[in-house]
Amino acid sequence: MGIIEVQDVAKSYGGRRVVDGVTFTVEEGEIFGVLGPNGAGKTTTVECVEGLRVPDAGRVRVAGLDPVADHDRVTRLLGAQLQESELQPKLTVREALELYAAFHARPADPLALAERLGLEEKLGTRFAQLSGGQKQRLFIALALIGNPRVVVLDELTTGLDPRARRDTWQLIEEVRASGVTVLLVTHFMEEAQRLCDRVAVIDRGRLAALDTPGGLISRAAASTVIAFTPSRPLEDGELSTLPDAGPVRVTAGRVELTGSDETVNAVVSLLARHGITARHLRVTDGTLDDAFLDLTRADATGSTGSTSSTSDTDRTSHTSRTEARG
Ligand SMILES: Nc1ncnc2c1ncn2[C@@H]1O[C@H](COP(=O)(O)OP(=O)(O)OP(=O)(O)O)[C@@H](O)[C@H]1O
Repeated sequence: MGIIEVQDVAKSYGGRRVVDGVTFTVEEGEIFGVLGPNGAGKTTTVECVEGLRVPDAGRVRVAGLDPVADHDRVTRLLGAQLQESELQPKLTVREALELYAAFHARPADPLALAERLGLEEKLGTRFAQLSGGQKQRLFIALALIGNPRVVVLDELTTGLDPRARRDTWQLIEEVRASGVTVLLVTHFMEEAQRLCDRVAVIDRGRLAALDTPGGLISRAAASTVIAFTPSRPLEDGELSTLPDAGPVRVTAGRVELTGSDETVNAVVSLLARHGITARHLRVTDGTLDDAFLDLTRADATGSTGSTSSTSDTDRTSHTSRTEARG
């Protein structure tokens, strides 16, 4: 039995189904990611786990308990990240920690927690005066103050600069190392790739995939990108017939195609047979971005929402990938 079980959960708003039969199990001690485009149903699903929303159908259990019927017991073992608007701007870090500690029967020591999260010098600082990264540290501290077995973090690093984001990732790893299971909703592929043991990709209310980040990447259509500048042009169509080769794109003499390890070997043999040398040959692994876009693009009408849910870097990757596939 997993610590979190979500089985065939469905939820509609005003007759529109936004979560449609989602099933996954989170094992104790995992960092489990929930990934998907804007409006995919991630927060709704996670709020069903927290007992903040009641599913129309399906079953949710946290450590064997129903988050709605056993709300108080679930609240004791599940720590949720607050939204910024839920904290008074004038509250100091110490006051916030002590206030939230008072809600729990067996809270962590607020000062020890502040120290662990690098907030010991900010104890007297008001919430409104904290930087974005410090606020996120405080939210993690408040989610941990009740000594939970599971912590739910929803878009924790959105709006943080790269350094603050990396610091927060380290904290999340430390939280997991202390034995807490982490359910992490994120838009950042890099974050999921770096932190998560497994990832559920939710798209238009349905579970599009559930795997390790590496598993998602390797089963995405294009797990390898091959780029090179041939010493002379190749015949039209020669590359696209190679094993596993995706569409071939040629820009200013530079060739780019997607494929597998087998494609790389076939390209090298083909070039050798023709006595063509490849300048600036680059073979790069696909990323979780590529896998995500593959998984959430299929049969989409119009926008998949994926570009709007990703960072500028992600967007660039999406554009080049789309062009590369013609
Ligand atoms: N209380 C509500 N009433 C009506 N519609 C809602 C409500 N909450 C969410 N929705 C709609 O349900 C859909 C799923 O929303 P949800 O917040 O679960 O998605 P999400 O995947 O977390 O999105 P994002 O990444 O943008 O936060 C969206 O179309 C949203 O507009």
